[in-house]
Amino acid sequence: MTESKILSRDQAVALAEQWHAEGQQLVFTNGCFDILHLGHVDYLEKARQFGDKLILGLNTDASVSCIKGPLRPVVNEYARARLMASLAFVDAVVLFGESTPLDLIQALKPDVLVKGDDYAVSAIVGADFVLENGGRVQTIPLVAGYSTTALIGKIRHAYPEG
Ligand SMILES: Nc1ncnc2c1ncn2[C@@H]1O[C@H](COP(=O)(O)OP(=O)(O)OP(=O)(O)O)[C@@H](O)[C@H]1O
Ligand SMILES: O=P(O)(O)O[C@@H]1O[C@H]([C@H](O)CO)[C@@H](O)[C@H](O)[C@@H]1O
Repeated sequence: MTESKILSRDQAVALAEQWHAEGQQLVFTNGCFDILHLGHVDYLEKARQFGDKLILGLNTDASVSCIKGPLRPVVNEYARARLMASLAFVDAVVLFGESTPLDLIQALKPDVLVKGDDYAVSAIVGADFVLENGGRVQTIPLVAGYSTTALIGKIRHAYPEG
């Protein structure tokens, strides 16, 4: 069951240490992933190619609400975690409740930190830490026309009565 990919922070740290001991390159990325869309899938599949294993940090519901507003997320954290874990190129999913994944990144010590190129490298949380530890920071071009916000807008337009 892909649900087994959903790990606690301690489990993920232990797995990262095991993978590093095996000489495997660990890729990390993070996000809210509220209403999964093509842009998410495209960038995650590409992110995985930067190393051997991909750990995904997923914002908890409380964290998403803090970042994206009280009406978000529309998909709860368990459902979002299960959806992300179902992707073959995602090797582990870890929920984090902070406003940023910095503590998680410092605990996992990834070799490659990835975000979509809606973020400048200088604005990517954890970039300094990963670079100072000899790792790389990669951004991946967005798939034009896809965002959760845009999807919500389309749904609201199609069903104005809500
Ligand atoms: N169209 C896209 N193509 C590729 N990557 C994307 C795209 N949209 C978002 N991402 C990436 O997916 C990750 C999660 O982003 P997020 O969950 O905020 O998606 P979003 O669609 O931008 O959501 P929202 O509209 O709520 O901000 C981030 O690393 C972001 O760079
Ligand atoms: O889904 P989002 O909004 O792309 O994810 C956020 O990314 C932030 C990013 O890592 C900042 O560099 C992060 O701080 C925030 O917690 C969300 O994961």
